[in-house]
Amino acid sequence: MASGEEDGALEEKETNNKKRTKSIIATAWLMFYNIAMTAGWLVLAVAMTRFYLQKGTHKGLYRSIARILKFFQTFALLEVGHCAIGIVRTSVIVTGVQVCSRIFMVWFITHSIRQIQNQESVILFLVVWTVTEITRYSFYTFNLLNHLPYFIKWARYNMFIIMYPLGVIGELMTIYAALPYVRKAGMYSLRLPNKYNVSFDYYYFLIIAMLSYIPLFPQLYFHMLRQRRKVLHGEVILEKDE
Ligand SMILES: CCCCCCCCCCCCC[C@@H](O)CC(=O)SCCNC(=O)CCNC(=O)[C@H](O)C(C)(C)COP(=O)(O)OP(=O)(O)OC[C@H]1O[C@@H](n2cnc3c(N)ncnc32)[C@H](O)[C@@H]1OP(=O)(O)O
Repeated sequence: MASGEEDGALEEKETNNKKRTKSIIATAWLMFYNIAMTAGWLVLAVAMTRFYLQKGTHKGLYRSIARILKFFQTFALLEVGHCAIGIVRTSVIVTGVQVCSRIFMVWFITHSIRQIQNQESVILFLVVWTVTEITRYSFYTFNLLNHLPYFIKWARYNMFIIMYPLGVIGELMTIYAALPYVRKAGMYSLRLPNKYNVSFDYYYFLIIAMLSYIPLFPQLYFHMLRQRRKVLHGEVILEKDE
């Protein structure tokens, strides 16, 4: 009996050690990830400001920062993985929708349709994303260090109230501006007859994507409002998928 108890205690100790090692590795990775992302978005902010100050116009700005933007926004796909493996306490669905819609904007709209790259709406969402991400990743970094300045916490959970709708306006206006070019070029579309016997019209897909903001965006926005109440006002909130 005594040996059984000893075995049990030993097993528990081993499990705890494994958990601790796992959590040290996870924290170290998240530190690296958040610092890299803060730096990446800061580089973008500096590049955009320099471009505008030097050229005095937003025309050509997207092209000048496109590579950095594509790299760091695509890197953010890892965030879905972080939630899936449980190293951050966030919903995979909420994060997945947020990250995938951004990837879609970057690769399948702005990168693919050159004619819209100089639209003011592109600059709008770029500026909004940049300010938001610098705040968000520095929030996570300082939070992990247990030295979170209040103004970063305040900015993380207040700025989105304005920034989120502004970002959505920029994104929707950009997709809308892309529609005529997509229709004219028939891009990413598959017409019948073809050997797969399938038809796909990217133009209509984009209209559906725009409409899907109506049910999806409020969910992201209310999620952030709940996070805000929890973090700034200490309210205990039970998420549906928790
Ligand atoms: C393929 C076709 C596509 C069709 C289109 C579909 C359209 C759908 C609509 C989508 C609209 C999106 C519009 C958007 O792109 C516009 C903008 O973004 S504009 C800019 C304003 N945006 C924001 O403010 C973004 C707000 N959103 C977010 O912050 C996150 O993305 C979100 C996942 C929504 C919420 O974040 P989260 O749930 O993680 O909340 P918290 O930040 O409070 O974190 C919760 C806990 O997790 C810890 N955590 C999370 N990540 C990390 C990390 N990287 N490192 C360390 N820790 C992390 C965090 O600390 C919290 O932990 P704890 O509770 O213990 O404190």
